[in-house]
Amino acid sequence: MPREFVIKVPASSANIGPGFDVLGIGLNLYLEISVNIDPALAETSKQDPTNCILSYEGEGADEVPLNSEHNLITRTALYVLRCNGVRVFPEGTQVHVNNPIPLGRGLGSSGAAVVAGVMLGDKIGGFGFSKQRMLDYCLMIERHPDNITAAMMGGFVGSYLRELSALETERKEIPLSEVLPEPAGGVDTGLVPPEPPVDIGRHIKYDWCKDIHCIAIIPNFEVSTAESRGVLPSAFTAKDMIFNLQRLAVLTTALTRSPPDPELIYAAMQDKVHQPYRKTLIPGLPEILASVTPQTHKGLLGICLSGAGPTILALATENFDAIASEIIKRFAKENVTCQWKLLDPAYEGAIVTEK
Ligand SMILES: Nc1ncnc2c1ncn2[C@@H]1O[C@H](COP(=O)(O)OP(=O)(O)O)[C@@H](O)[C@H]1O
Ligand SMILES: N[C@@H](CCOP(=O)(O)O)C(=O)O
Repeated sequence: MPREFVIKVPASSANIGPGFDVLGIGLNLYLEISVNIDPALAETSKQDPTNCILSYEGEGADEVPLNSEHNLITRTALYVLRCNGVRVFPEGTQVHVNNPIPLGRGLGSSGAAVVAGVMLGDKIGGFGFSKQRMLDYCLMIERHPDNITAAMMGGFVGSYLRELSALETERKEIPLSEVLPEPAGGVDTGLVPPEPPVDIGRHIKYDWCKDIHCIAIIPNFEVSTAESRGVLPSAFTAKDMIFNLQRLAVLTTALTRSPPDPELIYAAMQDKVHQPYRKTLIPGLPEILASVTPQTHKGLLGICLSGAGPTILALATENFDAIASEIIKRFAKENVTCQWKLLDPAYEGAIVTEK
């Protein structure tokens, strides 16, 4: 009997100013993977080393590998399957990816791919994991919980990683790196990787004031998250940490209040932990972040780097076109062209639908 299902995973914006590696918002731009398992396709699927025929459209179509041992989505699914004693996809597996999330722009494309891969592995293996358990698998691959949690759970979330015991830390068959390095989970060594520790990531979903919309201004160049983490210092001053913690405490509630308070939110979205260091990778970043304020642009609530950049996230209640145009104009001075999108939180997070 053929089986068909669709997995939808939202993009995300992580950090939201002072919440480096803590805050994230799932956004209503969805990575969609359509899965068809049809025994009639068994012979064709044998052309792939793990029986998975991959096709792809959308962002990244010219660079994403279609070999299931190399593609981030299917490699992640194989990791989940192999942890649970299943070596390959069922014969006749077809996966079509439709991805509108630009790669390497700070909108959580890799987080969405990892979440989709874990859900694919769970569904194919019929393990019936809860979202909380699936987060554990995701967090063995991408170690900052902000994007992953927002993509999996949806909405506006705060999260932390539980400190692992020495024994648990040893269970890192999949290297605890930014994005699964190749070949990682893909190449079949015949070994069964250990299952991840339980409850690695904990989160809380905040309310969100529905008057607040998310403007994403997306430059036409990529910054890999790994590179963007590489420019950060390994230690921070107490002054800078306190600066961020004070704002973080205010921001999470300020974004739930209706009507939102522009002065409070604008100041609470300032950051001294990651943005100042990332300006080396994003031309004109300090000027761009200072280019719109609640005084210059009615409706503007706050502005920050989205994830590891280079996308800029502006939160606003109105005047979206003017706010985006101003930021695009500033990028143009640096010879950078941009597209922009008006997005809203994806309140539900990742979902699987049977067809
Ligand atoms: N839909 C996808 N399918 C396969 N690989 C993907 C997909 N989306 C992202 N990736 C992988 O993740 C990388 C981008 O990850 P990253 O540098 O963390 O940027 P982002 O901020 O977009 O998450 C891509 O270069 C690609 O290797
Ligand atoms: N907290 C991380 C978030 C990375 O987000 P991405 O969307 O750029 O993958 C960081 O800032 O490094």
